[in-house]
Amino acid sequence: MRQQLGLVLGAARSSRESAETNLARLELQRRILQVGISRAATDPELSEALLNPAMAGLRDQLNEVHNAFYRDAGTVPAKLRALVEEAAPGPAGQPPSSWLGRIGGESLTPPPLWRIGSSTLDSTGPFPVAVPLLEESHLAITTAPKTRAAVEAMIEGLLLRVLSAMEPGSVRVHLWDVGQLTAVLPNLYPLSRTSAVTVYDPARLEDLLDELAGHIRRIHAQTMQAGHQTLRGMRESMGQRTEPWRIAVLFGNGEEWAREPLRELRRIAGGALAAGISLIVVDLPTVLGGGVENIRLLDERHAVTSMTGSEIVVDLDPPIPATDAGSTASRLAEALIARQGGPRSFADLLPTELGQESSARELRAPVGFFEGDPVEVVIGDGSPHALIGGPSGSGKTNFLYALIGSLAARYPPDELALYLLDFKEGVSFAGLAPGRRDASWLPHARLIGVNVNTDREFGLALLRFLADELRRRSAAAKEHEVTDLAALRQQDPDGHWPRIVAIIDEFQYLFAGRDAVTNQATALLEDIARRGRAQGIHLILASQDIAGIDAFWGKPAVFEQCTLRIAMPKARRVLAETNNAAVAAPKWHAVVNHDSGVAHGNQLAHVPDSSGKDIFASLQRELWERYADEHQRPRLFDGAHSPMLEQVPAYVSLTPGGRPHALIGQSIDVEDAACAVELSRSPGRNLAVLGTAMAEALSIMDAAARSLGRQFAPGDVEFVVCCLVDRCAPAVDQVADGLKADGHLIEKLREDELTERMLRLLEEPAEHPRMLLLYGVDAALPTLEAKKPGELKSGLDHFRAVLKQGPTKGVHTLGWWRSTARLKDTLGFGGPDDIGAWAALDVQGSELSQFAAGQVVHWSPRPGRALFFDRSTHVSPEVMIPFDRPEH
Ligand SMILES: Nc1ncnc2c1ncn2[C@@H]1O[C@H](COP(=O)(O)OP(=O)(O)OP(=O)(O)O)[C@@H](O)[C@H]1O
Repeated sequence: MRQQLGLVLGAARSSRESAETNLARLELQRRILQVGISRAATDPELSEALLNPAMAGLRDQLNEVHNAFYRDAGTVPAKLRALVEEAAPGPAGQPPSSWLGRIGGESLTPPPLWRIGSSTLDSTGPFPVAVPLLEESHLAITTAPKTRAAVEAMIEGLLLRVLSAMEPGSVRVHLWDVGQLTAVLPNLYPLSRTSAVTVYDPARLEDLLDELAGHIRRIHAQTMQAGHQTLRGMRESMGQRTEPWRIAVLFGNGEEWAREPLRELRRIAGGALAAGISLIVVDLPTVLGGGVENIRLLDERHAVTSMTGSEIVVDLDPPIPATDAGSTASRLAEALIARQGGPRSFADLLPTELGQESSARELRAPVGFFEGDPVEVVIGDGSPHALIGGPSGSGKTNFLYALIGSLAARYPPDELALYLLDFKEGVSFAGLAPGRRDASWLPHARLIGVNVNTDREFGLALLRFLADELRRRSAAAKEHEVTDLAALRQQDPDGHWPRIVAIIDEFQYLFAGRDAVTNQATALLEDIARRGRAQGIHLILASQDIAGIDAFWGKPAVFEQCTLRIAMPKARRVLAETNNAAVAAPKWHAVVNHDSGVAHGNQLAHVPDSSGKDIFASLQRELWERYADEHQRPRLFDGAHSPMLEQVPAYVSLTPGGRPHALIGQSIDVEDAACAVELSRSPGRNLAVLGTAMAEALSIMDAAARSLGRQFAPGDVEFVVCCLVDRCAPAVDQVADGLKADGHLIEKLREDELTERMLRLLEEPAEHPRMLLLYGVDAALPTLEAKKPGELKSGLDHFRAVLKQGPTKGVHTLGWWRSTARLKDTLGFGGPDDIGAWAALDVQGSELSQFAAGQVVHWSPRPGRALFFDRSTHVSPEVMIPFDRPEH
């Protein structure tokens, strides 16, 4: 056993000794490598250690590795030269003399490397040293004493290389220096009057960081939406550049930043490269994320870099002479300004070919330009509704024209339907409907409402129409088991599902009173704003800023859904509270923001003149010629003009036969419809016109009589006419004569004949209906009330019987009472049931509730409007427009 143990211990000891020798060899090897093989030969301590027999052969072994490496190293500079030549072509790697003053062309892929200097390994000659930039990597530079000028020259050289290699405008440089206000890279100054170079105030670091963070967020959202991870990926797959590259240069002073900006900078560094943004930081003692190369200056001409390793010293390229750099910057600035061209016109917003786009996913159209590049408005899932604000004269209407034109030129009317409403007094959208001077109209427009300032009900009608359409679309989507418009269109390719855009200018009028209209408008708007996104129904609400925003008090749902904000110059509160972009926006510009007005979404755009004489009209004519045949003309509702009875379709289409109904006015609705009272043989089918407004009262009576006349063949109806207001006699005679000329039976009554006639009306048998047209019934009451001696019943009693029993026997009363009290007196104890329909003029709402089943009636009389209620069809009264009578 002892022997066995001895053997084992001996083996262990010798294993340990050999491991220790090995360790000693490796340690010596490490020390030699640390000082370098050639230097080790002269180091007495290391030389002696090598003499140790345990280290025998180590020197040869190392020499062999060293020689093998340097045999290969001979080829490295050549390989590097080839690599840099390929990865840093033209201005990216060539000497400045070959490219200074040259203007770069269009490129989708920037060079990955940019030259800063050269180095040498040994006698095999120098090789170029280049660093990655733009979307490849950030740069962190550390100065040594007295090397600040060298660093500036190096960065200036890099930036000039980038700006000269790339297309003018495709790279934006942001400069910030903690210590200097103006003289950051002064040779680049000529470029600072363009968007290519922006210098930031040292105290406003946050502005720069906010701006960069905003770009990253916006670009990230865009690329993700398009299904890409990086801007480069999106650019390469689209074959088109949508964003410039950005380089932010931050000069620090070696001191740590405060916690908050530092954290923000680190966050930016993490996401910047994917968004095409790279940082160059100087003397900032922090570690950035996202891929960084380091350059540490040793002295004015030398540096070490993380690209080459700490052993290799880089000789920095000599600075570009200030005069050359300055003149190059000037030439680049001129090229950029030339490329951006002068101010763009409306024609530049239009595509080369009209009507080529599909609205299945979204609507997208440029509305203006920023430094030559188009700025688009997107109406779709991300930004379903828009809010536009700006003081009077700031160009809102012009912007709307630019938007309408740009959309209409891209999407055919089957893809886009427009509903346009302007609450302002004026004719802003009237030109889109056929007019006297220009017969053309915009084929995309389905409805155009102008001068609706007093007709809030028309706004309500539009919202009701949109809400109904919303329901129709939801139902269709449910039936096809899909959830949104894009999917519905896929499932139902033959259906007609255009995107609907409703533009309401001065929309705050909808909320102008504390009344039922405001309440209903609020509820409908909220519904449309919430659910319109999925069904392709979009709202564009415009207003003079404050008024519009104040209108949203208590209705945050609508406001929040308007994620697309457009602020005209000096607009307040349209953008987020801390976003002041609109204040600084120049004339004829707009801030377009798809991010609910948060600063990072700002896109400034110059909006071309789109509403000037003939500018929009020529596009409209072209669209009209192309599409008008297959599309109906838009309905024009003009609140300042009452329609004429002879021109309304409801009147024109009347023919004898059917159930007679009296047309009494124009309905305030999206459809071109008339208000009608059906005069069937059922109790209560009489009409009362109430109020002293003579013109309107005559209009209603006139329309009722004439429209009824058209529904009977000659001899099939009798009109019994009695006018008790002298001033109206000529108008009444005219109606009576007209009816007579059409072959109808007319009986004219004098006041003293009324009692007698009332008595006979119900007694005598009649083959045909009789219409009693009574003008100013109130004036006849004293006569009617008088009883002849010996008679039990007065004329009024007979009249009441006519009102009660007449309709079932074909005798209908159409009467004008100048006050509600007189109508009440006429009806007596019988109550209001015998007046089935009424139209009130200058009568207060409170007086009318007794005739509307006791409900509260909101009605403030206004000229040219009447309140109409028909017990058999209405839940509550509706406002209508009495027709225009020619003599008025
Ligand atoms: N981009 C533009 N270029 C040239 N002229 C413009 C531009 N925008 C607006 N204008 C002109 O300025 C005037 C006022 O513009 P616009 O009617 O669009 O303003 P608004 O904000 O709608 O004003 P309001 O609310 O009072 O109607 C118009 O005469 C219009 O032609």
